[in-house]
Amino acid sequence: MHSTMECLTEWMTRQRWYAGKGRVPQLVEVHREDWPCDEPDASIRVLLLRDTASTPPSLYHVPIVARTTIPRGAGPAFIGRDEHDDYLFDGPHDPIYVRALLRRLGVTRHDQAGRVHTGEQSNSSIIVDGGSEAPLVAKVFRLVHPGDNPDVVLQTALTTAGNRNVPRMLGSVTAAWTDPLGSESHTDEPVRGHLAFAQEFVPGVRDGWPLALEAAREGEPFTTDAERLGRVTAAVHQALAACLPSREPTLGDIVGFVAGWHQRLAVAISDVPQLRDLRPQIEAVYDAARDAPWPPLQRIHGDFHLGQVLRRPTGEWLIVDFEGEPLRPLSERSRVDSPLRDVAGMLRSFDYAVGSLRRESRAAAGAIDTASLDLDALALEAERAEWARMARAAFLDGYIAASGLDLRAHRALLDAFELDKAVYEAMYEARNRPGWLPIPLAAVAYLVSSSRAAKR
Ligand SMILES: Nc1ncnc2c1ncn2[C@@H]1O[C@H](COP(=O)(O)OP(=O)(O)O)[C@@H](O)[C@H]1O
Ligand SMILES: O=P(O)(O)O[C@H]1O[C@H](CO)[C@@H](O[C@H]2O[C@H](CO)[C@@H](O)[C@H](O)[C@H]2O)[C@H](O)[C@H]1O
Repeated sequence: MHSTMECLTEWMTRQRWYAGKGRVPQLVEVHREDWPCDEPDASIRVLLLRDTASTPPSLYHVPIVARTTIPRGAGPAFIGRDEHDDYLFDGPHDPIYVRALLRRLGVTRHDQAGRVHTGEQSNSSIIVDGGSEAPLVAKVFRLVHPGDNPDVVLQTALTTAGNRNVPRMLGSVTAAWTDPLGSESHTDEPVRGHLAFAQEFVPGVRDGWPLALEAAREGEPFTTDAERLGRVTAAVHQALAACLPSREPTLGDIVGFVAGWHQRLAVAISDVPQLRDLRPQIEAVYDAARDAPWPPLQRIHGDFHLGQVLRRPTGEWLIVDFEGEPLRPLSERSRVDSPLRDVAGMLRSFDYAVGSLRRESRAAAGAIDTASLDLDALALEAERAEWARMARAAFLDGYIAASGLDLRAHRALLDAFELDKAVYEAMYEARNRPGWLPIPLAAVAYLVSSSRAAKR
């Protein structure tokens, strides 16, 4: 038997959404809500826990259900047994919490049985799709921040504008808490932030990432899909520019972006020392972008890649997860930004698809570098590189056709955004999946190479 905090500490280290991989969380309760519960022998506690083991400290949203007995089939959701002899369960897996959450979201439906999405996720999504009512998915944010979450703000704005390229937003839940030591708040006043939202669940869709991997592995072109994706991206950018703030960048904005890239590079170098040797070349690409033409700024997706797009059985693309990059502070993710950041993100993703296949096939062949590959393996790698080049070109063609923005005239700027994304990815991989680090590192090396520079 342990204290609630001891149980949660041990359990959190094993959760996919715990961002402090390899560290033991140091948890402090910042906020607690006891939600009304429809079973007498159970209670629902919605906790906000600050993890001081990470720098800056992170704030986790941890809804739990405490029960006096263990219900049948509760295994995967079990957290531990606390000092009061209560059994603790992970809220999203527990039907009592799901019913309470739906009430808070203002969703009325008879069939409230949920199942937790099993994919690799930074948050926890509960799919409610039994019975004859329209299916929905409730996304429970795990890392919370003071202020509105862009995932809710942008998808609500697009739903209100009648846009059909995102699932329809149904409602959201916020909490108010006081956290004077919080890295983002620094105030004794209560702050408010989003805990969860619900949106239409679209059945039968497939994630862009496995779709692209499958095509690249089979040597099937992805150009039709990529071109459509470019068009949808442009349509969503246009819709966001029409319903949320948008403006021409000032010189101050541009100087700020360039400074942000330099700053991010400095942080990345401390995580990924291999970037140090390329620093002068990377910085030259950043500085050149300062003098390039910049399109208007607007709200954007912010972490756009193939894992954030879903293909309907009809072939149409949907876009989800407008939260922005998890490693950036919320204040930065909530500002107007350049649509080229999203375009660059998706370009990187096509490169990632072939990079991950290269990783897979080299591991299978026991090869560590190009020199140790046979001719067939080299030919396959070249074919896949061509697959990515064509997908990237088709995506740009679709975007240009639908937006009228000639991205090829913004090559220098697009390269700077792509480089910044690859630097971010290097940092992300070093922290989360070190085996994947060669993928963004190869991209950084290519983007600063003289052959690439000649194309700008
Ligand atoms: N509205 C939806 N309809 C169908 N599937 C969805 C929907 N929203 C999310 N998904 C599925 O859940 C996955 C994770 O959703 P996402 O919003 O990216 O969560 P996270 O922020 O945790 O990564 C998506 O890749 C997709 O497979
Ligand atoms: O989906 P998240 O919001 O959690 O985004 C983070 O994780 C992504 C990986 O899951 C990471 O994306 C990188 O890997 C993808 C393949 O797994 C690839 O398609 C992307 O292009 C690449 O950036 C993302 O950067 C990170 O923020």
